[in-house]
Amino acid sequence: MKAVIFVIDGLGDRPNKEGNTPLKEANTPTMDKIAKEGICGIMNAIDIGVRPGSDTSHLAILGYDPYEVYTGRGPFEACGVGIEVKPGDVAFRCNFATVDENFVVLDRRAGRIRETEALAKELDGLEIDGVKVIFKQSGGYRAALVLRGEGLSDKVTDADPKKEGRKVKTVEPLDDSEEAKRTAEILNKLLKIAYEKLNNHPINEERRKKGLPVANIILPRGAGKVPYIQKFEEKYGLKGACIAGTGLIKGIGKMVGLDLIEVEGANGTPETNFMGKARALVEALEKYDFVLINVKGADEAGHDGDYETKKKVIEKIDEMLKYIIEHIDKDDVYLVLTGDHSTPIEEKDHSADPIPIVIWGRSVRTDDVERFDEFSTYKGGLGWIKGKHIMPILMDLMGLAKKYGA
Ligand SMILES: O=C(O)[C@@H](CO)OP(=O)(O)O
Ligand SMILES: [Mg+2]
Repeated sequence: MKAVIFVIDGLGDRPNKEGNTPLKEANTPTMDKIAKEGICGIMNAIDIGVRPGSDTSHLAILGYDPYEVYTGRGPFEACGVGIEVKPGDVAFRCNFATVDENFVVLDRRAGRIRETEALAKELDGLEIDGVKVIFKQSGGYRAALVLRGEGLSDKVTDADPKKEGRKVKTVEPLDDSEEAKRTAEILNKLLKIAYEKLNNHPINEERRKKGLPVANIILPRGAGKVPYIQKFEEKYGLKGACIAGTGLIKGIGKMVGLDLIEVEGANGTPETNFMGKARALVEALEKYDFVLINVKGADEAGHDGDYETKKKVIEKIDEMLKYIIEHIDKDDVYLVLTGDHSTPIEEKDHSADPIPIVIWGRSVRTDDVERFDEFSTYKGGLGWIKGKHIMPILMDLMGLAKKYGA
């Protein structure tokens, strides 16, 4: 028996004035078929009322307790773009962003700039107070930063103010250790250097001419040291793979020991290579017992408050699922279809609203649910579960769960 966890990033939403959500309104015949044939419920990845990041939620869905293993977003983002984070390193997630001359953030994502390779190269390899700067773009406006050198600490605050109209935050130490002070100092120097190097870069001059937001600063957040995480195969005895377009999810997959399957054109945006990822999943099941697949576009649309795009992405994902269930053996594969968190259009950020979940496969206790949306699946047989329940339920269905007791 094999298993797939299919995560529609940012899936859940809140009803608009007409009582609709992109998922409820989207034309999703296959998701509804899966709901009808499967066992449904609603799920909070971490816990009821907890607003998760994509990082902590995916760790929880894979059965890891984020409160134990999570050391910050940075190391996962760095790992996802191929930076080997070593003991002593401090890693950060960064956004390329747009600031004015007073360092007030005008656009946290620099207009969702797509190409940032050349800008990243301006920062990669710098040295500040004897500390090496490793900097790689992580898909569009996202990037990973690793500081490598003596006497560093991850106990520093974010520079990212998380909202437009606010100034870039001065990085502060979170404790009174020399290491934290030194790391904060280096980051504040790096922010100034980044602005000097990026503000008048030819790419940004071009963007100014086209009236596009420039990418003239980096916003580090999620400082962390390399975490210790038990490998997935050791934890479950399953050989696993990960299919994702965004650096963060690739990093989560790699950090827990899943094999990354790269798909041409899989870029974490609403224009990703949907069907390429679907085909890669079906192929991967020939070789792997377990596949985690993440499709990111609905989350991006949620963050942009773009209802129609979120609905379109969901419909594209439904086409993926049509192909997938036509090409996998229901008696051999369990499919979990869910999300990692809600990203409501009205919020333009993650929320704690639970998300629909359905488990499809042999001998599941099919319930009366016939629609896959936020208003239907809670009536299903799974009830209200947490991310940590998914793997134990799958292991039991697959006949791999250890008995507790004699
Ligand atoms: O990476 C992303 O897509 C988002 C959400 O995790 O980050 P940000 O809000 O900084 O764009
Ligand atoms: Mg997410």
